[in-house]
Amino acid sequence: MSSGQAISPELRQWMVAQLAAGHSIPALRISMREAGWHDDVADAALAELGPLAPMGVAAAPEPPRQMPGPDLTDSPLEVEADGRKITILQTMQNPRVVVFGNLLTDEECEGLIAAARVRLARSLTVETKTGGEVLNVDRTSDGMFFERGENDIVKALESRLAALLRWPIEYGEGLQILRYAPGAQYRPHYDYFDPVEPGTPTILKRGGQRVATLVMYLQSPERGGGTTFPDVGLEVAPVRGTGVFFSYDRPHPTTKTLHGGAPVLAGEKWVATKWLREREFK
Ligand SMILES: O=C(O)CCC(=O)C(=O)O
Ligand SMILES: [Fe+2]
Repeated sequence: MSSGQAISPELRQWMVAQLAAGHSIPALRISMREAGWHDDVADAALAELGPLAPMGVAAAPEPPRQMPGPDLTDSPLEVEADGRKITILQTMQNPRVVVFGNLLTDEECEGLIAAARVRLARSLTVETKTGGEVLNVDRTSDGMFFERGENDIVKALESRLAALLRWPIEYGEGLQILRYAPGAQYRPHYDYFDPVEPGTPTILKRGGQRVATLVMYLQSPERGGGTTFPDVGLEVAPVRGTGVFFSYDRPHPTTKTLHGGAPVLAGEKWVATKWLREREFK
């Protein structure tokens, strides 16, 4: 029976994922309570979901969706974005990976590092269990975020990336900057928010899922620090001014987008990460 109260698509997706994973309805209610949903909202949502048989729902195919990415029709060696010629160094279909050269000027890399350096703190990551931010033991770099359009370099870069990846600026998160000292690394992880975690519906209210990542290298270390994709044995060298793009059309390991920042062995590695959401990230 419907309560008349609409469930958001994200909450529905999360609930369906929970049930498909074999969690019971009482367990779901407890998770929702812990994530801050009031019991009456939780009950209404559960009632609305009522007619769906978990197994049948899990088997339903996902509709195809439009994804960010460069236009590589006819295999160009370079793509122009905002008047800048960006080179295509490497591509992979599954996972979808594109390595770009000539993405940023040395001045842009240095300018971003200088502006970020004074604001660094031990990196926080979005905690899907609670929807808050926590220190992540898997990531030993330091980091900060620039607001979208915060300064001229960020503005120019965001405009270039929107043209290159054919995705609106407004669908992008603020630019994240990370500094890896010798020994620092980012263990393999997925960038999408795990649909099974109770904090995920809260996170998805703002812009929906992440669907793509662009990691841009602002400073090369002397050794180590590549971006690794363990499922396919790929390692991208962290060369200043270049970047690695990868996309994931569903929040699932079958996208093979497990990736990490290998330990820096010598020198310092700096990256800027741009995450793209399904919708406007306000
Ligand atoms: O530093 C890297 O190579 C990877 C960074 C990364 O995975 C991220 O920022 O989500
Ligand atoms: Fe990542």
